[in-house]
Amino acid sequence: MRDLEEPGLRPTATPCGCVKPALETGNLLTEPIGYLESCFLAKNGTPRQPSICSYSRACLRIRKSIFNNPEHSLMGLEQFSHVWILFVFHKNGHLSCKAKVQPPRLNGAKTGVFSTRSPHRPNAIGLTLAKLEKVEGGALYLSGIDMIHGTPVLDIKPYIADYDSPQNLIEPLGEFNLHNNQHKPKTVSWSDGKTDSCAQQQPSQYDEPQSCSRTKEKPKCPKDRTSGENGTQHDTAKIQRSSPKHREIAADLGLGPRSGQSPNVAEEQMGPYHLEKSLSEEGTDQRLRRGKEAVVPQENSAEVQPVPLGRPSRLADAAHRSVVPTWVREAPVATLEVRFTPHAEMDLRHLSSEGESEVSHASFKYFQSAEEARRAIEAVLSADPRSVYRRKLCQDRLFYFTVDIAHVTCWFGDGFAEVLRIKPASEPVQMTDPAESLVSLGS
Ligand SMILES: C[S@@+](CC[C@H](N)C(=O)[O-])C[C@H]1O[C@@H](n2cnc3c(N)ncnc32)[C@H](O)[C@@H]1O
Repeated sequence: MRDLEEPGLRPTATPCGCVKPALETGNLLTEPIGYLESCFLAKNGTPRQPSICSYSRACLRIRKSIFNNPEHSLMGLEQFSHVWILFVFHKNGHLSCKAKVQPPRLNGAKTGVFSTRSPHRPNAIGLTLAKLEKVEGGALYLSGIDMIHGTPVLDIKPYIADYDSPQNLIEPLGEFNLHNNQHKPKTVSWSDGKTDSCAQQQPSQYDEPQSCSRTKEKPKCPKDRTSGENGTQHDTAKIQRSSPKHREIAADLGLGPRSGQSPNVAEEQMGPYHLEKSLSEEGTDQRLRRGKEAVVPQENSAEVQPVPLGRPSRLADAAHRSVVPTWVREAPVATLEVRFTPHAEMDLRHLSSEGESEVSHASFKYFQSAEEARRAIEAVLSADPRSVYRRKLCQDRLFYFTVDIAHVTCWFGDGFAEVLRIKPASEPVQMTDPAESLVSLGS
């Protein structure tokens, strides 16, 4: 294999003396395709990962300077339930970053920046899997986001479970035509499409040059799946996926997970490398067996668990699981109980047009009801949005954040967060579409 040039070390001129195009050296000059209108005004209180609050909403309008007819660029996207959003952490405050960061989950210990989701990275690029609520003209409406208002968005890509989720990669032999090397997918890869609800928060603690947490996603299959050749197996497996209802049906058909089939911790920690190694050591192509599996998420589990339909294979099971270190899996702090003082309850009612008060304020822009606003506030706070520093050294300080039109004041006690006041927020910053909007990535 040829050595790749290291642009930082070598001149970027070609042998003929021309300067190499920026693209070839990886010095990409990006232009945001749009600026996010988000229910979160500032970093404080913004969820550390999209899975923390499914009510967090945003809108992204594709700029006309990118495409004359922005709606053309979104054609077909409405067929997907989730999208990847690539964006710039434009409010990092500085461009510097450290090779090792302190994710709050490590409680002050350090780890390499690339093993975290820290916003402070060499190229300040964020990646969020958001639920696509709807596409309207040249605009996308999203939920389950962790980005602040005004975030420059660089790209949108459809989320495709078959490509993007290791636990969904099922490659039964026979789906590959070995002679002409064609891949004929009749995949059994799915998962429940729901973005994690507020009740499924993951405490994570990201703030200034530190932090990270894990994504607990429940991917959804594209709506327009074509069925595979092996209809019966496909259908049977389909029944087995995702929801408790599905599992009930599967159980009725005698297809549910058998007792004792849940992998132990050691197995869950086993990565693809181990599998490949085991395969070659055993000289057995366990991938033959993958096609006989269905994928069944377990109750209260972030991971989708493969359940053998035919010949069970523990090795094959392990192959489909993504692996994360223990420090990511284990929450550093317990989920907090969230309380509202009677005063805060009254404030919330006043904020909503549903309020019983005669003096009704402007209604929410992103939330559909006061109840949704309440759930969003609960989700944000129960995940403990404070930095480790704040949690450890400034425990008794008031915490403020703004979500939609609500400016929330709260405090934290032992195992709980209490909302004290909810005031109308000052108007979210107006969206600007600066002519000079190029974001330079790379050096
Ligand atoms: C830990 S990052 C994770 C983002 C993304 N899911 C990822 O993994 O790349 C999420 C945090 O980044 C911060 N944040 C969100 N939008 C930002 C922006 N535009 N500029 C700087 N920080 C931002 C917020 O504090 C939020 O809690």
